[in-house]
Amino acid sequence: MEVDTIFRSEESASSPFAFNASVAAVFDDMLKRSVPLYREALDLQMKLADRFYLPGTRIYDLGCSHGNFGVGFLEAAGDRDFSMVAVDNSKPMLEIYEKRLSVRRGSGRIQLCCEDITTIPMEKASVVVMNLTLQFLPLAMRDEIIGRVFNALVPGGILLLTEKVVHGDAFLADIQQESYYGFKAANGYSSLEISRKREALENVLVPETLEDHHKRLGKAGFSMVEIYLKWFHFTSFLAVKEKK
Ligand SMILES: C[S@@+](CC[C@H](N)C(=O)[O-])C[C@H]1O[C@@H](n2cnc3c(N)ncnc32)[C@H](O)[C@@H]1O
Ligand SMILES: O=C(O)C(=O)C[C@]1(C(=O)O)C=C[C@@H](O)C=C1
Repeated sequence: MEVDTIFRSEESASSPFAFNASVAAVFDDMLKRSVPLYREALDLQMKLADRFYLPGTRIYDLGCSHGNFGVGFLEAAGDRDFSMVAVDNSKPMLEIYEKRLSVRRGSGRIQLCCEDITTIPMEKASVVVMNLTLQFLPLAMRDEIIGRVFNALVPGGILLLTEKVVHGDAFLADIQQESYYGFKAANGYSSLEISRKREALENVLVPETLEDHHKRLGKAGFSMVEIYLKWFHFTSFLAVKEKK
């Protein structure tokens, strides 16, 4: 696994964070060291996706990066039939994803799509995964996409949404941030690397509160919402489209 040294260089802070080739190359190390419970969240997403998937429908992985969810799901599925559409607008990420699929049996069950998730058509979905993706969309586009996800889901279908959230109370937001930066420091990032990344993510990753997410999910039509994992900022929601 290539080590993430991106924010060791001075020039890294001067441009906004992007999912370019340098980030794609170190992505696994970056996520392991920057996202608490990343593995645990993925494992639960795979189990829930398997539990709710309905034959004849699709799984959409929106903002799939280089395929940790899809590759894991494929390996766990064995010979079982399923259909997944994995979407990302980062070419370098999808190139790695394609390579990972090319050495695996039955990978035709996953279709890669280099598109913007705000414009792709979606239909007949029983599972939609958005793992740390919605937070990168402009705020003004978030209601619309969650509404489209709801409409694309069959009754009984689910959205698995993981986001970096921020507490609405300034004191508790500080505690969240302190704990998070402690996590990064314990994983070997220097305070300079941490502050450069914070700058690069400004206005790129815009976190919202738990209340904002609950409100949006409710407005879209999801009446059943559970938080199945949480580590300060990092929050995983299961939203179910009720059967009529
Ligand atoms: C933090 S990563 C997601 C991690 C991934 N879901 C996982 O579980 O490993 C965010 C991804 O969203 C993608 N992304 C951001 N905005 C997008 C958009 N508008 N359309 C498509 N992909 C987008 C980025 O290219 C990036 O790969
Ligand atoms: O907020 C931060 O500092 C992060 O590093 C978070 C985060 C994310 O939540 O997606 C940002 C970018 C990278 O994809 C990995 C982690």
